[in-house]
Amino acid sequence: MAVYTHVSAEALTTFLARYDAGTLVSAKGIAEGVENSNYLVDTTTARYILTLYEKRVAEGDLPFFMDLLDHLAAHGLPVPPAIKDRQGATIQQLEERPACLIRFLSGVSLSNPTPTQARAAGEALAALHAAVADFEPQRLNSMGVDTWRPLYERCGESLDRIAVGFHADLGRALDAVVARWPGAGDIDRCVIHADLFPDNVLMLGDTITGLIDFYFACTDFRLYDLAIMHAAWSFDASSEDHDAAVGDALIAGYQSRFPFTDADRRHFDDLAAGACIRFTLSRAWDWINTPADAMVTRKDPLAFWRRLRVYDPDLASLLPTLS
Ligand SMILES: Nc1ncnc2c1ncn2[C@@H]1O[C@H](COP(=O)(O)OP(=O)(O)OP(=O)(O)O)[C@@H](O)[C@H]1O
Ligand SMILES: N[C@@H](CCO)C(=O)O
Repeated sequence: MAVYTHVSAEALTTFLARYDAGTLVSAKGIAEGVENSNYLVDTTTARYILTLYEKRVAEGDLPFFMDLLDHLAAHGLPVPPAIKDRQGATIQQLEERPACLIRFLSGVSLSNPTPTQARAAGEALAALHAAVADFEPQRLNSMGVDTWRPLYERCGESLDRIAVGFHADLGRALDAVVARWPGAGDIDRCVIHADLFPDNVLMLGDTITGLIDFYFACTDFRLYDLAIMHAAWSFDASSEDHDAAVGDALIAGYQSRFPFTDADRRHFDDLAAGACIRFTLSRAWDWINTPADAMVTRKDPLAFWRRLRVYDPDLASLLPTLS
């Protein structure tokens, strides 16, 4: 359960008094998520999400994220802007953490999306990329390709606590994937979501009602966003089997607005392999370092590691922990 920081009823009552948002009725920690502390807050007038930003979100980046959400909402995307207090501020301090009160969006996130739902999600990603064409702020990818080797080094030999031989194999895979990474001018760049997993897309039936969790949004390859989604969406949540129909539908939805160029086609699998490395590494780091008293369910680093087999079959035959 992702509640790293506990919020007292007294502190929350004082916090809410800054807003025209009613008075506190209830607040419950939200089980999903691993990055930030999230509460579902009901007041006498409405329901909100309260987010307290934890380790991976730098306070200095919050204005970028909030401006992006406002921009996307103004372009008709179903994203939840932060609520402004009576002074017009969205970013506050609560329990010594940066915190925002965020509009609650209805909908549920799916564990096993259908091809129809994946197609809608691909279209939504394309709408997001179209909407940022006139968004000027930029943000460096704090989990970008240049950060993977240092993160791997920081995990070190502890990686072998996750699987025997994992340290050596992940190091070799990292070298192979980084060597094939596209150069700066090879494919388009723009502001991307960078973490649009099924749990960050809210749906009612086949309709998308919310795109949430923009706290990794950054400037990077446009197609990397789709590759991240492909690696996150097109594998069965329990069996981990690759579901090509879901992956194809996702790509088809995206291509309805951004057809692949030849360069896109050439680089797609390499970008998806990079996504596997990025999420294997961040999950491995969390696995090794999550404090024992945190109310958080750690995510399996090996799930994304195994997905690498689909995007780079040659590596699968070389690395014992992948075969
Ligand atoms: N605006 C919103 N409206 C409705 N529910 C929301 C909203 N924001 C967050 N949630 C709920 O809270 C959960 C956790 O939020 P979020 O994904 O932002 O957390 P996180 O810790 O940053 O997660 P992640 O591990 O995906 O990075 C979501 O899965 C969703 O159920
Ligand atoms: N969506 C990520 C968490 C954010 O880095 C994961 O499932 O590992």
